[in-house]
Amino acid sequence: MTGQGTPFVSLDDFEQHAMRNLDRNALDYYRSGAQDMITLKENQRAFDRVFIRPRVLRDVSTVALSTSILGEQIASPICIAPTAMQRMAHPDGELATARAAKRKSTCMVLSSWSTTRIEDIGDGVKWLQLYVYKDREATRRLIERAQDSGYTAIALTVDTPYLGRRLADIRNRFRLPPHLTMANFADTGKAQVGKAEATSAADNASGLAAYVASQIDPTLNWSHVEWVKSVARIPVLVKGILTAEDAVLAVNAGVDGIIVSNHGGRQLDTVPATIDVLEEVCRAVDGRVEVFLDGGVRRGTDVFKALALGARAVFLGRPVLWALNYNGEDGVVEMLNMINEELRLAMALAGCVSVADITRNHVKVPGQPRL
Ligand SMILES: Cc1cc2nc3c(=O)[nH]c(=O)nc-3n(C[C@H](O)[C@H](O)[C@H](O)COP(=O)(O)O)c2cc1C
Ligand SMILES: CCCCC(=O)C(=O)O
Repeated sequence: MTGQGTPFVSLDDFEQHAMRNLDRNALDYYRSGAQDMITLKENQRAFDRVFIRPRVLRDVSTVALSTSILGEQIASPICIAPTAMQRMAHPDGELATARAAKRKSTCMVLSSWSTTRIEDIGDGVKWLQLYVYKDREATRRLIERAQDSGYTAIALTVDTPYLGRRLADIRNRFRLPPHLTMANFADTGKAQVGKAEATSAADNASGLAAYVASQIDPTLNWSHVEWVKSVARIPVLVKGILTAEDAVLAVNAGVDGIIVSNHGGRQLDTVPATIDVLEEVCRAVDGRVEVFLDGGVRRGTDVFKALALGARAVFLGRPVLWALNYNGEDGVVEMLNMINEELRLAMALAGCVSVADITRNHVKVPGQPRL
């Protein structure tokens, strides 16, 4: 961005760069959504249908982005979602992402399918994303390793009893390059993805789909949430809630937070955009736990809209991978700076000087004019 070329002016520029720079196996894995990618596109489009109702004449000479999540202070409500296998984007992978998150004083969620070990991530506000594995003891160990390494919450992903059908990965016979491993499983013999024998599933040649089918427990149900709660000494969130009904069940199960997510459109295609279900979930939760959102957040105005509709903070998935590929730790910092400054300007122009100032009355949603 600071070099000779045209400066990057939006998060989309990081993606355009990655499209020219990344190999097909990684690019398609990172970019794609499930099936026809209806939900993937909708996640971004739905933000365009929400309009901001700005207030004027409010002295916006100082705008503060700082907030807290689950009681921890962060510098901005823009956090980093868990994305697997980040070393395909940059040799430093998750280490670079974590350093960038720390420099920006924001929260990073580490995927349990990271190419860096839980223990190797430095300090900072960090949560561990968890799947429930068929091997229950291995799952318990991940929770304990996270606690011992200073992670302050577990985000249990509940939308992936099976992997969504991602056509590009099937065509490419996706595999994790052999020099990389699922680092948290290095001592279990289960760290390779897409070994020749694992890609033979007749209906899905993606090495990841085969890996998921071999590792993840598809009986995943509410008793697993209770089990994770009983093992963890740190807060537990569920990631992947899209309805009021499940939000109520989650609160009743004692979770400490809910992440409204459709997994970036990668699991069940044609589920709604997350911004379109956020308010339904927040109403059902009624302030009992904090509600977060991910999916399609690409601009400061998107963050503003999510906060207005009830999110405590938002998480970015793919933009982190594009920024990582562009320039490692510095690239992620640059991307976060860009969207944070967009948010600051959006808040100022809408008459909000702190995140607490952003209210439901600052947005107009199609079919739901609520004033
Ligand atoms: C390449 C990639 C890998 C992902 N890996 C994980 C994962 O390991 N665990 C998980 O819970 N979610 C995973 N997700 C979903 C993200 O946490 C998040 O829900 C989604 O990316 C948000 O949408 P966005 O990419 O539009 O920002 C992944 C998403 C992508 C794009
Ligand atoms: C269960 C799949 C692991 C990575 C992931 O969540 C994704 O590719 O979306």
